[in-house]
Amino acid sequence: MLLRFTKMHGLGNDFMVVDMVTQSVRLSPEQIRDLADRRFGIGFDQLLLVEPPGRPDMDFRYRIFNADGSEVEQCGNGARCFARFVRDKKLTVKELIRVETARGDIELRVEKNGDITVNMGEPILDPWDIPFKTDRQSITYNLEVDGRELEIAAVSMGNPHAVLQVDDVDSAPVEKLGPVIHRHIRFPERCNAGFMEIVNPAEIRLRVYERGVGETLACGTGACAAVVAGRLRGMLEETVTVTLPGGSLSITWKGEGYPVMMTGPATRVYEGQTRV
Ligand SMILES: N[C@@H](CCC[C@H](N)C(=O)O)C(=O)O
Repeated sequence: MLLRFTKMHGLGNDFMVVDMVTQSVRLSPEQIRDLADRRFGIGFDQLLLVEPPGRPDMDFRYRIFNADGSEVEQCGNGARCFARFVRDKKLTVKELIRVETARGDIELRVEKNGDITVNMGEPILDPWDIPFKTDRQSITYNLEVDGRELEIAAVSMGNPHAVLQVDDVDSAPVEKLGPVIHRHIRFPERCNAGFMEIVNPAEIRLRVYERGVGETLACGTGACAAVVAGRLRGMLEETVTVTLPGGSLSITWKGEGYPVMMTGPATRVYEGQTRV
């Protein structure tokens, strides 16, 4: 069949977005890998499926697949593109859109300037739920990597993240340590590995080695997890500008018991169709 899709990105973290409200198709992990291939396919970091809601109090259901074909729980940059997509396609006229994901509900608001604000929900810090193997919850943990002890924070934004503080994000060993941390035995479902440089209490720089993809130009949930990790250590203010290789996000977290709010752009690149 011919499958209609929209190519989009959030700060260079790119997506194939498919309307499954008016189309119906089942894609195998192998088909997703083929579509994600940047030379032989369309090329993307994640595939986003826009589905009808399963519950009457929700507007849509949102499913996310990494480029390696694995289904995942959450994607922050994708959530902003999702909001832009359902409005552009006139699947809704609402300004506040309620969406079910594999790990909880999120709320998306389209701002007057076109940016999207996402209520990402509360961060998950209980190691059992992240999941992260340890005997007790802590703000940071020592993780043995290649015979060295690294100090990391473990945070879930629906999906698991390890956050490592570095002096200089440009020279951080993302290619070397990212693949090792992301498959570390203490993260049984693997994780996204973030390398955070604190510029000042209101600004951080971040690079993320994403589970199921590799290093991306931006990771929305990674930005949220990094701000939570920095706030728990008392190093960051309530609202922080997070600069990633692809651009900047504004992240606000009041503290435990509050949701993380993310604001940033969502860009449509082109409309396409492909035979699957
Ligand atoms: N790019 C995303 C995160 C996508 C999922 C991630 N790779 C995972 O496996 O958890 C974002 O913007 O949050």
